[in-house]
Amino acid sequence: MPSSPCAPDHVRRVACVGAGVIGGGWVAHFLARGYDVTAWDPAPDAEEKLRRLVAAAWPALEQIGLADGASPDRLTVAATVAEAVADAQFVQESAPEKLELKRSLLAQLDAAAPPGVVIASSTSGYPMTDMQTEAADPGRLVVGHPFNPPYLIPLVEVVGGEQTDAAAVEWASHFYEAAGKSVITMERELPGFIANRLQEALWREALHMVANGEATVKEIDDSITEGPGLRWAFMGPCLTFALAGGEGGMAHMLDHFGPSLKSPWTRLEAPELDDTLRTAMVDGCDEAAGGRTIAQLVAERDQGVIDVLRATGRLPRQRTEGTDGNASTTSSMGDEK
Ligand SMILES: NC(=O)C1=CN([C@@H]2O[C@H](COP(=O)(O)OP(=O)(O)OC[C@H]3O[C@@H](n4cnc5c(N)ncnc54)[C@H](O)[C@@H]3O)[C@@H](O)[C@H]2O)C=CC1
Ligand SMILES: C[N+](C)(C)CC(=O)CC(=O)[O-]
Repeated sequence: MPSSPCAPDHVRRVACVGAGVIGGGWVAHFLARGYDVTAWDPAPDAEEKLRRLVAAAWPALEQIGLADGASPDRLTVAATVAEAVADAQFVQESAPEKLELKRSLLAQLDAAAPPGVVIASSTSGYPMTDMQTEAADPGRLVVGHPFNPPYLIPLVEVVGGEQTDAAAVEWASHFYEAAGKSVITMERELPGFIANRLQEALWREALHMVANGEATVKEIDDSITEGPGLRWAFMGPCLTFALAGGEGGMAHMLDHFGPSLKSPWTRLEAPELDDTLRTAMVDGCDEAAGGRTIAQLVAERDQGVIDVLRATGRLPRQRTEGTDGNASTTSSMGDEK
């Protein structure tokens, strides 16, 4: 791979290829950070959907603070994939999770993007080694795995494949940091990376419980939002469990609860995703939504994430004007400071 033509913190032009839930979320993030963004997506209604997604995300982005000059007007939708990446200084691919499609698209992007420009895939789980097989310059291809919505959830997991240059992984990590993300750079490939490997274990168990009629969708969701989810926003599962050992910390926790690891609590193998389970999950989620539309749920989720980021000190607290004209600082969860 020729070295990147641009330092990570000098990037101004980003291309986003694939503009659905995640590609659109990346577009909103990069626009809010003041980049010029060119997007491409083959769907006939892609531009309309993309501009709608950006418009829906913008109030949340204004709330957390826009970069100087940031504007949805700095989005261009290209007519072809080659046009989208022709003068890009970084490319984020967010096409459907199909291995053959990723392989040929990444090869296409590699052929069309300027030499040395780093190309990242949003894949949720494919190792880059399996996706870079058809590219002429696989050295510049990395995974940059985001979390939904990429414009609010800070984490990006960055990892290369067997043919990726270490310099491309390092460049991508620095670029995402400059673009306001929180980066975990992985030394080695792992299917599902770190966070999805953890999420999938929980998800498999949820599906087993619904399939066997052991818990409802609502009970599963409440068990996390009213329970461990509250701790996980600011303390990970390992440190949280260290506190389960009291003054003895993790050592006591392991001595105390270690034997139960061998109890048959978990099933690990995924259940068959048959029609009955699919229907139970879809109906259960409709019931949990209680009549709220997807757009309403997205707005609710965005506000919830902003509130959590504020409450845990990862966003500045809001300035509010009191009736006496004095400004006070509050978290968006309302605790006056
Ligand atoms: N949905 C999620 O929560 C997350 C998804 N991802 C990853 O992001 C990627 C995209 O997933 P979503 O946005 O959820 O899917 P999506 O279905 O919402 O969007 C995919 C978009 O790709 C477009 N597309 C179809 N063929 C294409 C091609 N040949 N080239 C470029 N674009 C093409 C489609 O028209 C569509 O707009 C996947 O790799 C997925 O694993 C990563 C993190 C979270
Ligand atoms: C559902 N998903 C596996 C595609 C989710 C992710 O990859 C990350 C996220 O947003 O939780």
